Amino acid sequence: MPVPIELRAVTHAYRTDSGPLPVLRDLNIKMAEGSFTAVVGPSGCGKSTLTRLIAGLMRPDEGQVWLGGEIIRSPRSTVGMAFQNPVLLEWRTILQNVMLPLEIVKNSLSRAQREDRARALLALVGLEGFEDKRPSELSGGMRQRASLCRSIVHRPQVLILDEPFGALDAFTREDLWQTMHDLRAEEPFTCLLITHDLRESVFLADDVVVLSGRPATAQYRLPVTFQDKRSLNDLYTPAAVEMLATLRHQIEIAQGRTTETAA
Ligand SMILES: Nc1ncnc2c1ncn2[C@@H]1O[C@H](COP(=O)(O)OP(=O)(O)OP(=O)(O)O)[C@@H](O)[C@H]1O
Repeated sequence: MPVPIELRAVTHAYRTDSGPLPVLRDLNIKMAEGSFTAVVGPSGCGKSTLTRLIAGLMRPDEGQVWLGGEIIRSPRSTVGMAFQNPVLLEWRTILQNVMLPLEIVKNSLSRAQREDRARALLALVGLEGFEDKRPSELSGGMRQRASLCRSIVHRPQVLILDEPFGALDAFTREDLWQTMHDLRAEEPFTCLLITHDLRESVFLADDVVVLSGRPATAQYRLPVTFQDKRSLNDLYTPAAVEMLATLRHQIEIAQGRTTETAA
């Protein structure tokens, strides 16, 4: 079985009016089937660029991005994405919004099966009873829950989450971490999360990759040592504190504040 996502020696620069801006340099990342990888790094180091390359929205200058054994050269329906601001269509109900990818992506499901799948996901994230509401009738957190359902309803090979919880208040955000974790236990998928929140990365991921300052390379990889079934209380354990301290230190190195290597 090929590794679902692999970045091999990816190097990329943007062409700007003042010359090339090198963003990624010899970046190697491998994500195993069903794994959850979080990517953290200093602001502007190239995290969103990385998601655009994986989504096939652009190609790297050098190196390759592999998806399921093939080089990605254009956008794929097998890559799902969710962003900070969920773009739900106001003229559709929440259920119809969640069903949208099943109308676009080729599949053999009947209308009833599509609806069943969307309803089941909405129930999993606590939105049972809101299926017929319009997006504007829901809170920001509820809209993001619906958006998460929409991003996985067609069972993409890989889900890319680019700061999906960044715009939410702290309590809603933590609630959604738990929802995301529980959702993945029910509907396993391979996931890449871009985040600025170290606690979020540790709670959700199996591995956290720290990118260096620009041009970014994979500076450090932290295997998360929590058990598979997690709760928010895990974030207050000594193991969590140690992992967070390690990541904090690595970010400081990436920001150029210290040149020490982590113990
Ligand atoms: N289309 C573009 N053309 C030119 N420069 C770009 C383009 N897109 C991004 N950049 C620049 O490339 C660098 C990396 O951008 P990117 O958005 O990938 O970083 P990021 O790590 O996601 O940032 P942040 O942490 O602030 O969200 C930044 O300096 C940005 O200004």
